Amino acid sequence: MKRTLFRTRIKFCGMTRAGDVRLAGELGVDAVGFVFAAGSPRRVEPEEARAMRSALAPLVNAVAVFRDNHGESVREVVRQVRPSLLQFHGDEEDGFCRSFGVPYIKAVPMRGSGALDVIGLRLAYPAATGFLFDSHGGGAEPGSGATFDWTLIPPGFDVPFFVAGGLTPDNVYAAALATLPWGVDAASGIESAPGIKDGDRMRRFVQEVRRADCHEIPEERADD
Ligand SMILES: O=C(O)c1ccccc1N[C@@H]1O[C@H](COP(=O)(O)O)[C@@H](O)[C@H]1O
Repeated sequence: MKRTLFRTRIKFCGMTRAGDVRLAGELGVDAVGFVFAAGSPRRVEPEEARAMRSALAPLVNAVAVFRDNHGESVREVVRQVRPSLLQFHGDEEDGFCRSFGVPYIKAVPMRGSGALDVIGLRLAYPAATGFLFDSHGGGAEPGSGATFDWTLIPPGFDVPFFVAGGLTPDNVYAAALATLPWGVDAASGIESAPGIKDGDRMRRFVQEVRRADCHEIPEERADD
């Protein structure tokens, strides 16, 4: 993907307060995520997410995040929250992910699974509009703030992908330059406590991504 004048997309995930949603929009974030996965400290009810959605600035996307939720629970979220993108973090298959009539991205566990089978991934999820490489797997939970070895992402991956897992204002610059992703996603790294976003960390995170966007990429990597 050509990198000239590239703007790395930013998603802030695990919103629980309308004020955080509002600030994310003011900072120029592309999307906010609402987590509906059981067991997450950031889990919200569809009604809560619907209420927070009204704090979204124009052109900021709402992403609904699931992990092995029942179809009926996904349908209820789609009905109430009207997300523009679904994010599946569990063992969901393509047929399930695509059945809600909303574009989706599939989270890929990057821990404990060895080398990434790029072709297998594309074949398994032909309808995915993108992938999200995260540090869950091998016993690690999503949203726990752990990082993974960014060199496991193969150069030249030709579908939009997000990098997630333990991204903070202090490491997102390095992550963006190491992986040249379509977007970056953070939950715990921009919080003062689970589900409680920290305004200063959010602001610094965005600044660091924009600093990476200004970095000149060597020509041999720019066409990746
Ligand atoms: O954030 C959660 O609690 C969560 C729970 C279940 C599935 C996904 C979840 N969030 C996603 O986890 C990654 C990484 O989060 P972190 O930055 O390491 O805290 C991110 O993609 C969130 O969208």
